[in-house]
Amino acid sequence: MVEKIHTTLRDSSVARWTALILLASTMFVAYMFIDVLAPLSTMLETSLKWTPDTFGAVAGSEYFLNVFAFFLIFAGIILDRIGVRRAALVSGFLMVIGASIKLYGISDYFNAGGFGYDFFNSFWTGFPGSAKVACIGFAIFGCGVEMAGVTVSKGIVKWFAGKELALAMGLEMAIARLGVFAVFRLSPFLAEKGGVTLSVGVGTLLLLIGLLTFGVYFFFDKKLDAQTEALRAAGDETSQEEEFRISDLKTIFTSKTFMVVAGLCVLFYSAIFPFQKFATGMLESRLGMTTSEASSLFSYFPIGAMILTPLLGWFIDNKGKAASMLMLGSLLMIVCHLIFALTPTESFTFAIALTAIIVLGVSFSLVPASLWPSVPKLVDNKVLGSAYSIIFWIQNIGLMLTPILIGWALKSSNPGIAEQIAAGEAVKYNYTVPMLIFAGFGVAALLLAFYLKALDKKKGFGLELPNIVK
Ligand SMILES: C[C@H](N)C(=O)N[C@@H](CCCCN)C(=O)O
Repeated sequence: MVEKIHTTLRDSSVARWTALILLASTMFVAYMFIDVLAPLSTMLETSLKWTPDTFGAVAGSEYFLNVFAFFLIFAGIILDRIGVRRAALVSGFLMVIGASIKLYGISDYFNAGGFGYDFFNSFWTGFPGSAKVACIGFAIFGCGVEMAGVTVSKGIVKWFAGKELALAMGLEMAIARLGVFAVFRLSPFLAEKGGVTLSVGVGTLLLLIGLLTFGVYFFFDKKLDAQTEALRAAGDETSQEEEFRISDLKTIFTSKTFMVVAGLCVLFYSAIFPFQKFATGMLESRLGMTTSEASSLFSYFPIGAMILTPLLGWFIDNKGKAASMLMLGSLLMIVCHLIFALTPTESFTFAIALTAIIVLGVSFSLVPASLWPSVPKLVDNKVLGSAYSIIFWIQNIGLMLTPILIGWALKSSNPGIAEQIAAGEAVKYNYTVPMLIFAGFGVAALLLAFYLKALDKKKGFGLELPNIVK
């Protein structure tokens, strides 16, 4: 007699949390790579002649293909069609390929006249060849990392829906934040020992390990699907998963509440991730610190977020209040950016900077912990991959344009400074205008958060309700 299966790996907490750790470990190294150059803006300006606008353009290039080639939209459709495990492998490969190209662009070999050097320096000469190659690599890496983000989100919903969903998402983000903390510590240290190439080289190697981790996850996911299929065949699984159709995407684009969440997401994240790229330079300038000191100080930002995000996830699973948390998170972000922008130099002490960084970390826990687990409440599971990818796509537009805007604003509000730095003078940029722009994004996010709460009250999506089904 064939034994009938009544449970799946999903019902084993050890298997569930192991799947989460596997997915999150790859995101840990991916987030390290995203910010591997962030603490090195000053070093890149002297070694590779990357001015703030060049640095901002390289930072923004991560999102270029996602936005203009609509890669993220395709990534979501591919994910909904081929499933989590295969999409994870595709994204892992893309990350490794992109990172290797970026490494080549900043390498000593390329910059000493290696393959492609003459070509990449023969056009648009105001933008260094090294930065052009780095942009190409980072854009391909960006396709991989964003596809991985969407895939991991859908993977977590697959394992944790109706269980500890927000806690699991919070933990995944916490592990990713630990990657940011690690890179802000490690990257300047490695760069001092072996130059920028060593930092990016180590980051690329870690991504290869991340790809292997996705490989291990593949087998977990395969087993779960086989068990779920067997349950369906035996009639134990009531919710037959419907086939995904492209026309289903219309339901996402026409949902007002979904679009408000996407708007809030782009505004909030535009004031966080691009800020991360400029924060070390801002702290160096405002506190007269070295790159290494400023980078260490800023590393407390992801640490605060790392500790709080899973706790808030637990709270949302059990008590709810996601919409209110989005409002509070946006408000705290405005306060912090205004402190960076407007505190007079004599009052802007180490303690003030550290407090603002920690409070910004709290804001960076409140919004992600409540935003991402709310998405499954707004759309059907069969379009969930596409829904996440559409939010990411809209968010990526902001993440791509904001560093360019901030790099330009920094250069324009500090006429002559780039030239003085290039001439070896010890002058600093003034970051007031860029920080006011970040605060402005926060104000717009807060307004949308108020609107979202009102919409939820009217339409009853249950954003304020707990996730755990008792
Ligand atoms: C940058 C990326 N598109 C993003 O939004 N990352 C989020 C995490 C989203 C996935 C959560 N499972 C972040 O807060 O890092």
